[in-house]
Amino acid sequence: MNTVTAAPGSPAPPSILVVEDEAVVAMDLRSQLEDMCYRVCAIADNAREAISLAHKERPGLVLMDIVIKGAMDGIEAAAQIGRSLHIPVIFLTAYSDESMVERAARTNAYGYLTKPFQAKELRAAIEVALHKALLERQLRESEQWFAATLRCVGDGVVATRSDGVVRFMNPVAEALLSCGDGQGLDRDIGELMQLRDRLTGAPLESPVHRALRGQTVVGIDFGSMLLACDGTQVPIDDSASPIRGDDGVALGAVVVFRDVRERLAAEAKLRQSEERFRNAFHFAPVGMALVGLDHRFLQVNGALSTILGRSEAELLGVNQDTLGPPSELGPERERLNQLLSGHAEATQFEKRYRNIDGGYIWTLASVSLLRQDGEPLCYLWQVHDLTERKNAEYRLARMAYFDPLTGLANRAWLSEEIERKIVQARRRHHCFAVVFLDLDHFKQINDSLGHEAGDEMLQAVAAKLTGALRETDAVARLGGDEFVMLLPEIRAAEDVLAVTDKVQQECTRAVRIAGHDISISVSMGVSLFPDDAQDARTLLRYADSALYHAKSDGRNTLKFYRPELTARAVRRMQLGAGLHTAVQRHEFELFYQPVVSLAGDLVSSAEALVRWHHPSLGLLMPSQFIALAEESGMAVPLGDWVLQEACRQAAGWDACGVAVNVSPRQFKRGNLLDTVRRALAAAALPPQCLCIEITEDLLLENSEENLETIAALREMGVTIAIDDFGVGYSSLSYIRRFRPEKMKIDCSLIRNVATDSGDAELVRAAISMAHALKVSVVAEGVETEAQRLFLDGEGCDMVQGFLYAKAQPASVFEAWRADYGSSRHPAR
Ligand SMILES: Nc1nc2c(ncn2[C@@H]2O[C@H](COP(=O)(O)OP(=O)(O)OP(=O)(O)O)[C@@H](O)[C@H]2O)c(=O)[nH]1
Repeated sequence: MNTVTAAPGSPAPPSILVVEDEAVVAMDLRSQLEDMCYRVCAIADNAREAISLAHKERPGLVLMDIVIKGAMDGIEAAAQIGRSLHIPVIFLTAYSDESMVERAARTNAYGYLTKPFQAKELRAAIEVALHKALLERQLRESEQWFAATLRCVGDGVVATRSDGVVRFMNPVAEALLSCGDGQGLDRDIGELMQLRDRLTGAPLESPVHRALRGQTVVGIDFGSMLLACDGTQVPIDDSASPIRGDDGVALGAVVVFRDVRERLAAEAKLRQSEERFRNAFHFAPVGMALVGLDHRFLQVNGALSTILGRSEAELLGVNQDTLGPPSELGPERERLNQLLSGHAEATQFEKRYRNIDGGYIWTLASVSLLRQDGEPLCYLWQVHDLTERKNAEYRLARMAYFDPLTGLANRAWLSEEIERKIVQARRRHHCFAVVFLDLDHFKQINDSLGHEAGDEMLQAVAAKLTGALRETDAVARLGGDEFVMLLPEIRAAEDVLAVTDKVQQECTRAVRIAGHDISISVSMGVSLFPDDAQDARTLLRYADSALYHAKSDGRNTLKFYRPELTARAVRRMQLGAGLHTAVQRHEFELFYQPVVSLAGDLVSSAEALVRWHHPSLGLLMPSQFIALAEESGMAVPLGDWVLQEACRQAAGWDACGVAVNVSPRQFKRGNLLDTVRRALAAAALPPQCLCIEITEDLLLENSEENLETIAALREMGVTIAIDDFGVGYSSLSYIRRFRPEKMKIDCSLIRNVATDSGDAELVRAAISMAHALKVSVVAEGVETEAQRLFLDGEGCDMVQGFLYAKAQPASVFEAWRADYGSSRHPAR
């Protein structure tokens, strides 16, 4: 039992008001109380004073004599003090008749001591009273907490007794039931809180009654409607639960309910908004999709299916990254990442999808991110079809930049394209050519066959030009019969001719127009970037001016802006034109340069070198026409002729072999083995007498076919020499790999061999390595005795050069050889 007496260090001892009209008794009581460590705060001898002192002193306890001075007795005074101040009162009286005890009990007295009493009886009564008062105070406080809480909660709370009669309602319940000021108290809950089914209006039994009957928690049926006292109807939701006493017997029930109007409205709003979204999504004229964070379609609408030309089933689950060009995904990802990182609310960009036919669907995509609880959920895509607009734009651009008659680009495009080409060429340090082309006497076609025939001719020429050009070239029609071609990556003026020759040939091929086979020649003027001019206007002007010269020079020709280039071109054209018939006309001749074996000082073989006796240009060296022969497809027939001629002439040389240079092109295009076989057979030359000289380039190609051909030649007995060692890669690894019979050291290495220790070292090393591989060495370009001595000293096998003889016609060579053989002296 808790003690309320003063303890060391505890707060002040309980104070007691003593009400006693006999002063001696009062004094005695005070001294007894103080002995017990209580504090007597005051003594009163009548009821009025007692009530007043109780209000003033707020004692912890009142010891009240019943019969005291004045009109009011102690019982009445105690009733007032207890009612208003909740101070416990113990009656001390000499009277104990029943009516008085009964009256005192009704005041909720905390004790009743009959005088005389023992000090310990007094003390026990005081302690019990103080403790009971403490418990009651705690209970009152807890009730206040409870009541305050119930007043504050947002739900309606009604408590009933076990018979369903209402004994408590909080303010929310009063408001919901429209029944304030305690009007609902003491009424049956079923009558006070009438419930109806929200849809049918049928009355529902009070959940309190159900909870009391079933002694269990009962939820209010979803959809209950509360009929308030003023007739208003409120949808409510919640539950009732029984309250049981310590003995398990139901004391009553509590029903907690809340107005769900707002919630129902919010739910309805959400439903409507979902419905609206569904309708907006499915029936929107714009393509819409919910796309997962992994870019797969989660939901698509009909419009999107139509735009993409794929059914909903074909799209669902598909990663939309797979539907567009991968090169465009980077920028798209960046934009989506901005949404994910929260840097943007929505983003818009153009996106291309590939359609079923492989073409493109252009769209404008607006994408936003949907989140759930702040976390990214999926993307909402809105897709507008831009294909029509893009096509229209493209058509407009075509109209702006294209010539409707021929479908070629027009002048506007050309000027911009030249500017673009200038930028590119500058960056890459390249040259390009502007070729102005004009049809010759085009007016005659118009005049004789009509304008429409002229148009057809222009279209035919446009097609021919397009066909003759490479993909990187460009062509435009400026108007009338004028065209311009742009030829990028031109290394030399001659490169232009490769294209213009083709164009000229194409244009002169007849086309059938208006029932006639018509051919037309063209004149062309060429300017070059950057040598002639460095801006589009000047380049065009110069090309035009060159064209003017071509026209005034009789048409069907080409002029460069710079006359010296034209001269070069003319010469090349002359050569080109003659090359095709030169073999038939016997204009080629083989010259032979002897190869002398140092060991025996014998002429072991001769290298065949081709010369061209050009009818107007005189004797031409290979460097002047071999490249042209390669370009014009003459390399193979010329090479074949050289082989046959060399074999034919060497057949009479008696043990002296002949070396023939064979170009990579002959390996690739010609049937080299057959040609060699036929040439040997026709000349009855032993294969051992023929040496085929190849360059490193051929080996660098590393082609199986080349290797097979080389192997077959060796099998036939033909000797293989690697030419020009010391030029290009000069990789000994090739020598090691292909093991030719001979290796020819280029004259550029031999030139300073007697004077430059570096070159001498190189040649020495090359010779010793070749010998280690059992490859014999021929030194080319030997001009001095010192070179010969050095080479001889290093064990070089053979030498070739002016020290012995230049390349000379077969008959001269034969005479020289006979002379050399007999004299055994080198020519000077
Ligand atoms: N059919 C047709 N003719 C055109 C068109 N535009 C221009 N022409 C004609 O093309 C001709 C161009 O003539 P020119 O280039 O000056 O003269 P040419 O007869 O070709 O003589 P040369 O160029 O000096 O060899 C003119 O008769 C124009 O009327 C067109 O779009 N269609």
